[in-house]
Amino acid sequence: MPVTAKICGLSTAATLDAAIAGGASHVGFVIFPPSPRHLGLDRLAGLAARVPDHVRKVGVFVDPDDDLLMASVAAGGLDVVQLHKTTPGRVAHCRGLSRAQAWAAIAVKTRADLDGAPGFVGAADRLLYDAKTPEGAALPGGMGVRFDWEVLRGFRHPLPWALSGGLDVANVAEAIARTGAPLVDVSSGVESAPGVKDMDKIAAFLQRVSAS
Ligand SMILES: O=C(O)c1ccccc1N[C@@H]1O[C@H](COP(=O)(O)O)[C@@H](O)[C@H]1O
Repeated sequence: MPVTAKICGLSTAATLDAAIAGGASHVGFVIFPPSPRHLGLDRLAGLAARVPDHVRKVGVFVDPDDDLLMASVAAGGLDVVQLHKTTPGRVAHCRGLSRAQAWAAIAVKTRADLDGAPGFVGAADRLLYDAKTPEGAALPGGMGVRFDWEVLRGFRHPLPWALSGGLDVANVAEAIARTGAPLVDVSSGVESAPGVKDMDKIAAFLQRVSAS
């Protein structure tokens, strides 16, 4: 199976179009005000309208309340809700409410951080292994932090999964080769500054993934 890629944290039409033209299977929109990539509902709707049906639209949330989740799913026609810092019970609730696919982000630093993964069976459609950001960090993701991919070696994934955290054009081929990731997810690795996506970096990243 070819490896697929999600380009996350898109906030302009030009960079969104670059991700689509480059072959991204998923595009991500962050709905979390502390993030430099945060989109309000109007901008979310405008960008989402540009996305063709064969590309999945992912909304990225940090333990959202029901009103924000539902308003965002409606505005963006979201196919997937990616949920950070959210319990299995809340993930199941969000999936039922939104009728979108639900991805549960698991913050990983050590092998023990995978212990909670089986708890998402029946609640989530996919697990996203993302690097744990430093204690007290403003964001639980999108900071270019990488984890030791060896912690995934031999792990029996209880659900479909994806890899994220500190990926970029220089390391994504190795990440895929070492982990067998079926889907990779990148945000800051295709930026020139926090929140500023770079079209050339997006194209190069997607080319490297498709060659893997
Ligand atoms: O990108 C953000 O601002 C963000 C905010 C809140 C939660 C998650 C966020 N991003 C996600 O983080 C990972 C990895 O990002 P990076 O490549 O290390 O910068 C990715 O899944 C984004 O969806």
